[in-house]
Amino acid sequence: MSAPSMPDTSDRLIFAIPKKGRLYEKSLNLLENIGVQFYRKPRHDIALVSNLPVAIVFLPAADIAKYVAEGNVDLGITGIDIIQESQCEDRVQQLLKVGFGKCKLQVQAPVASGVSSSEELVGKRIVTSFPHLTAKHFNELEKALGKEAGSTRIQFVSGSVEAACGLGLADGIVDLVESGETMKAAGLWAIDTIIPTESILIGNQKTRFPELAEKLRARVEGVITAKKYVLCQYNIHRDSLPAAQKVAPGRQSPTVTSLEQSGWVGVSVMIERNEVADKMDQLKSLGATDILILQISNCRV
Ligand SMILES: Nc1ncnc2c1ncn2[C@@H]1O[C@H](COP(=O)(O)OP(=O)(O)OP(=O)(O)O)[C@@H](O)[C@H]1O
Ligand SMILES: O=P(O)(O)OC[C@H]1O[C@H](OP(=O)(O)OP(=O)(O)O)[C@H](O)[C@@H]1O
Repeated sequence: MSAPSMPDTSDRLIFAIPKKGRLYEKSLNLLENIGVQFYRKPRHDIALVSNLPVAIVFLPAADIAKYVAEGNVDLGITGIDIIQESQCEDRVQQLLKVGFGKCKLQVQAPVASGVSSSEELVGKRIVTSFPHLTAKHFNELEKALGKEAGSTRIQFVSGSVEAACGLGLADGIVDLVESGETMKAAGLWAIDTIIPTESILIGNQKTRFPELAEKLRARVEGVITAKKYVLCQYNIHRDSLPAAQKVAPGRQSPTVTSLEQSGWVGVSVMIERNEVADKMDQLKSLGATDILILQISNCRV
């Protein structure tokens, strides 16, 4: 019996997404929304896309920036925190924020310790999954405080960082915080922010498939824009159009069509979803009528 062979990916753009964790489901959802179709066999970390010359690889989120930087992978979804921790900022193209994975990398200390600033942890023990960013943060503080503050001991752990203080391993930790629930449950509080982070589509500049990479980037951009905007349609007297255009200028400019009723125009314009109620109030007060909000399911901008 012959051994199972790896799928042939030689003529395919390689697109990496996190194989588990917080970003996994959201990345899968994004791929579905950009029309990338594939079947992943159980326990396989590579899946061939059936409708595009693309292979999806499932990798640990923490490794994706390195793979893209080295050129083994053409496109990937990962966190800004990981790009910086892997020191890949200059070796990957940061193409587009994808709208999820928002959190902060924070210095945390036990509430009971009373420690309330990073400076108080200089010279002490810190546990983290982000040793590079943590060392950079504390090195800067050590320089500012001088030699007598001592050197901070930074120890790497790959997960459950929040347990380190309770177990007596650390005086403080550096970890990601979103809702703050994990930190609170471990009796910790945030005393400093190292960086805010979110998920991002990254690419290798020397990809063999620049056109396909751009096509996928544009599709992702379309999905993100569709989520961010709605289409607003309304009727207004032509005299009030300049004021209405100031309220809702659109991404480029509104589409204006003449109505049968003399002096009136119909306007169609994209507005940000989170501004809808406010913009509708303002348009109404300018005399607009029949104001409709329509969802955009996808777009190219
Ligand atoms: N609570 C969170 N809220 C939002 N984004 C997060 C959160 N935790 C992690 N992330 C983002 O997801 C990335 C991967 O983190 P996640 O905890 O899912 O890793 P993982 O692959 O499951 O690894 P681990 O084995 O450490 O759990 C992080 O680098 C960060 O960009
Ligand atoms: O502020 P919160 O909303 O509680 O989120 C923060 C937690 O999320 C991340 O871990 P995750 O739960 O992904 O798993 P991990 O501990 O295995 O990395 C992070 O490492 C924190 O533990």
